[in-house]
Amino acid sequence: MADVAVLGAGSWGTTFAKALADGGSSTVLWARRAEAAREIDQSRRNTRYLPGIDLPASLHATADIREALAGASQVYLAVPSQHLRQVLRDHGEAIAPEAPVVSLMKGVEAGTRLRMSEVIAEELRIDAGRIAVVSGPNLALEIAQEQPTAAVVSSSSPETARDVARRARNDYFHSFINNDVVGTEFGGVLKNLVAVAIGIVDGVGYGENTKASIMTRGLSEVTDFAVAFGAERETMRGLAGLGDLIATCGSPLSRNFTAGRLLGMGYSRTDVIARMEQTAEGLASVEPVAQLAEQRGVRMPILEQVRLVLDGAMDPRDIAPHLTTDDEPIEE
Ligand SMILES: NC(=O)C1=CN([C@@H]2O[C@H](COP(=O)(O)OP(=O)(O)OC[C@H]3O[C@@H](n4cnc5c(N)ncnc54)[C@H](O)[C@@H]3O)[C@@H](O)[C@H]2O)C=CC1
Ligand SMILES: O=C(CO)COP(=O)(O)O
Repeated sequence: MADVAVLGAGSWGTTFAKALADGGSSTVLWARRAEAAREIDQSRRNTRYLPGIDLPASLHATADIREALAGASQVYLAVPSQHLRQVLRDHGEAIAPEAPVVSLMKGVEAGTRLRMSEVIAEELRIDAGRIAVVSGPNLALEIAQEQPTAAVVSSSSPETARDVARRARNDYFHSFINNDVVGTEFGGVLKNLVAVAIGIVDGVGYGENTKASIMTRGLSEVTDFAVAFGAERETMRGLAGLGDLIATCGSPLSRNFTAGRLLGMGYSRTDVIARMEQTAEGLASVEPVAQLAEQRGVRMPILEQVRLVLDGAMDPRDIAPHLTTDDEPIEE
């Protein structure tokens, strides 16, 4: 029986499981595919998602989710956001009654427009104080290579945030804490959308001025959105907001940036999805976030343009840090 369980053996689940194991926790990782579990367990590698990375001996992997969950005192979730609900519906009752449940994911559920912590609360019917989210500038491969990185653990319960942050740290990974779950979670979701926009302009061939303009206006847009839903403005200047925006928008390791780049090069949404081998959460979050913004009356010109490019209704060359229909100057 392991101390902690991680569900999802893609790039982030595997990396986070390694970080937990390197921090001293005996860790079990659930992989959906039996071959993946076997490779991790026996060869200490996950070649599909983390080529060249050696995994620690204290990390055990299994394709049996019930075995993974048995007795785990903390459960970390790292499956694609659109599939979380089904995983919890099928196996949630195997989670130990007091165990904190931690979302590592950065998406919004398409039909319901719910954040992952809300999906967890709804499916498991547990108190919000047992739920935490982790976010920050956390490109998986860099962390798997043990490059120094920080993240923030957020929970409405300070005790839960602390318990999780104590486990989720080691020599190369440091967890801060906060209690702004809405801001921390939306920071991770929304920077993906800005990263798609930055990828688009990169694919078109525009340079640093365009990217910096879109990143800066993007942060303002992300902040307005998150604050409209109850987030603290300060959170958006922290690791889960600005920090993650910088990392994701500036790195070819980002799948959202990569998806945007393909759109900028002229590929259609269908072609991009077909070419992506890993999860680019931003693509599925555009629509629900746009609907949430409309509901609250938040103006999101960059998101709106990403949506138009994805729908094939806008030439990627025309994407700009404002709406092209703005004729009067507006306040920065
Ligand atoms: N990779 C990264 O650098 C980071 C990713 N994240 C977030 O972590 C979450 C997971 O992403 P990654 O691990 O990067 O994705 P990935 O594409 O690398 O791996 C996804 C994993 O989920 C599994 N999976 C696919 N469909 C499933 C289903 N129906 N049920 C259960 N499992 C299924 C796949 O087999 C795979 O193991 C996303 O929300 C992402 O935004 C957060 C921080 C960093
Ligand atoms: O969330 C991430 C970095 O913090 C990973 O970004 P991508 O999902 O775009 O690869």
